Amino acid sequence: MEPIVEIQNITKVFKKINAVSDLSFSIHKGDVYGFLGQNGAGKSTTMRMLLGLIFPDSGRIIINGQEFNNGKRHLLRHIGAIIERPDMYGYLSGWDNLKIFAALTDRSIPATRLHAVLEQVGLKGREKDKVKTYSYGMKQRLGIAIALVHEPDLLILDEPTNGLDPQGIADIRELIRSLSRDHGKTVLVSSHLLHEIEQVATRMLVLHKGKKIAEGMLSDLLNPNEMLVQVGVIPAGQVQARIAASSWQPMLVGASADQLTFKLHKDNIPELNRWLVMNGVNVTEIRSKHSLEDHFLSLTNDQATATRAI
Ligand SMILES: Nc1ncnc2c1ncn2[C@@H]1O[C@H](COP(=O)(O)OP(=O)(O)OP(=O)(O)O)[C@@H](O)[C@H]1O
Repeated sequence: MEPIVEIQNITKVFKKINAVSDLSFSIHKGDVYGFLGQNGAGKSTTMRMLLGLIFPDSGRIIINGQEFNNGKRHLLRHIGAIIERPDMYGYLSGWDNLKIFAALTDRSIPATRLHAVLEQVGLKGREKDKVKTYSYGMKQRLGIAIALVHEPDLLILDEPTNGLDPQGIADIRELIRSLSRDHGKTVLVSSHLLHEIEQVATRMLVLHKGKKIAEGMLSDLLNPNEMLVQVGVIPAGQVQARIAASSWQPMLVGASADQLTFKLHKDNIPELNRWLVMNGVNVTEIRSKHSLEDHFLSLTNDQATATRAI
């Protein structure tokens, strides 16, 4: 199946900053594509290129099989986005705001569509209220309704949970899931928090200093063979000497006064525990983490180290 968006080797340089370097990826129908990267990684720059707000210095962007450039702005009708904070008229109702933005699109959008999209974002019943009375989360949902009103093939959300309270974050997360699950939407969502991406995405791309450092199905990137195991020990000092002389040494990735950290397969945890106890170590706790956060951090750190080494 042809991807909705295909990015081929795009590069964007601002003065001397390589905001995006030789980046390629594809988004297919039904994907919730997570775009993960620390601040300044190049996420917004890539999204802005996808929206024709800026153009790449080199490389190609293909939308629904056609190369996108300044002369092909009509291709943008396939995309809906919230990139910066959506500007709305606070003294008008949610309904009127939606109507105004719908009128700005290149097609005539019937009232039934406005109702449907308000329903999709969970604002039905509140559409007559003035936007200035909306919570920040509701404004964000209205922004998503505006982005969806012309029925785009791809919805782009740049850090949609930024600045929301925990309930607002949970609501947006659930909204993204429901847009995908119940309404078959394809979504590109960015975040600097792996935790956020982890909860909504089906595929993920990790961007670091403008470069792709990982891409794939979330389940593959999770790397189940590598658990980070933190062992509380008393005292840690002598233990380290014993570990150094044992087969556990290559798996030891960190040590402090009262904690040792190993990277190993889950199945090895009981064996490690037995070995520590048999060697007279007082184990106070064992915690294993499977969070993609560590994986993400190790990816970005490895990359940073690799870059420094060059
Ligand atoms: N218009 C611009 N002029 C100069 N430099 C820019 C411009 N836009 C972005 N940059 C630089 O390009 C790099 C990538 O920025 P970008 O905004 O794409 O990152 P990001 O991953 O979206 O991070 P953030 O979440 O902080 O926005 C940064 O170093 C940024 O300072």
